[in-house]
Amino acid sequence: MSLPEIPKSLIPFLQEYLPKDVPDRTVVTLTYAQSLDSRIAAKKGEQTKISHIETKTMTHYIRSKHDAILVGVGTVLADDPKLNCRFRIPGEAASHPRPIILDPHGKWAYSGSQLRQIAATKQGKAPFILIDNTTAIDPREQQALEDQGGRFVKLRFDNKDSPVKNWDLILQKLNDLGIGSVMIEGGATIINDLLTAPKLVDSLIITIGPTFLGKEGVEVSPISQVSLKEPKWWQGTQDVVLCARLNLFYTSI
Ligand SMILES: NC(=O)C1=CN([C@@H]2O[C@H](COP(=O)(O)OP(=O)(O)OC[C@H]3O[C@@H](n4cnc5c(N)ncnc54)[C@H](O)[C@@H]3O)[C@@H](O)[C@H]2O)C=CC1
Ligand SMILES: Nc1nc(O)c(N)c(N[C@@H]2O[C@H](COP(=O)(O)O)[C@@H](O)[C@H]2O)n1
Repeated sequence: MSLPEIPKSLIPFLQEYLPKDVPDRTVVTLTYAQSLDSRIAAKKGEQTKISHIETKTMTHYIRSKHDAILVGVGTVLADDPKLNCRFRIPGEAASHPRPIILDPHGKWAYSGSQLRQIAATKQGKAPFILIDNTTAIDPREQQALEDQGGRFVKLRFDNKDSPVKNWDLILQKLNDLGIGSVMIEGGATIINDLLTAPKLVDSLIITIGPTFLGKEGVEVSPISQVSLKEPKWWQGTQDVVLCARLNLFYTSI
């Protein structure tokens, strides 16, 4: 499916929140779509459409501006996503980000996935799977991945009780792999952790759809208070988009 043109006003709106070249580190954009009651899916394991076609196109435009796109294993198991870029500037080649899957314990199988079909048909790149160095890798999975230009990347996730500390390791590894910018799409576990890590997140871009997904939904609600700075709002036909940066300290009234 090809997407329609992006609303013209979104391009200048997003500009200052998109990654710039920063030497020696990977720039991070945290971006996702949520309901009015801060849910990103209607139920655990259930992929839920929140974005209007305009903001879906925006997400693919943002994908085109990053070297990589990262999601957790909970998201690939729930959504079987494509993680490619279906946004096209007429006359230009597609700019697909490298999918990065955070799967320390090897719970996900690449071989039966949509991502594999996407890579096989050259509609996107094969993923890099970040896996703990103590987790056994199935040689057939490794072969399937490497045949298409993907790979397993071993990491020593030694901060098992501190997900935020693991992010230092993850981002250092991405930088070592030559990835200058990463768009992190979720899921909830990752978003909730990163919202409390202002030093790691360069920009936050949230699409908010006019829907309540209810108490059974997958909630975004960080463990502690988080305040935002430089907030800017865009209003579309159906959704609003919030761009902001995370404040280093919570500021109460
Ligand atoms: N509406 C939206 O924009 C989006 C919605 N989603 C939804 O989110 C849901 C999935 O969320 P979750 O279940 O929370 O899964 P998740 O995708 O956040 O993955 C969580 C898993 O990732 C790994 N992980 C996360 N942080 C880690 C760290 N710092 N170090 C090592 N490993 C780490 C762990 O294995 C953890 O169990 C799905 O229902 C999906 O549809 C996902 C992305 C975007
Ligand atoms: N921006 C946005 N809006 C929604 O309504 C969504 N449900 C999501 N979900 C994220 O997009 C991934 C699916 O990507 P593909 O279309 O398969 O490439 C999904 O895994 C979530 O990360 N995002």
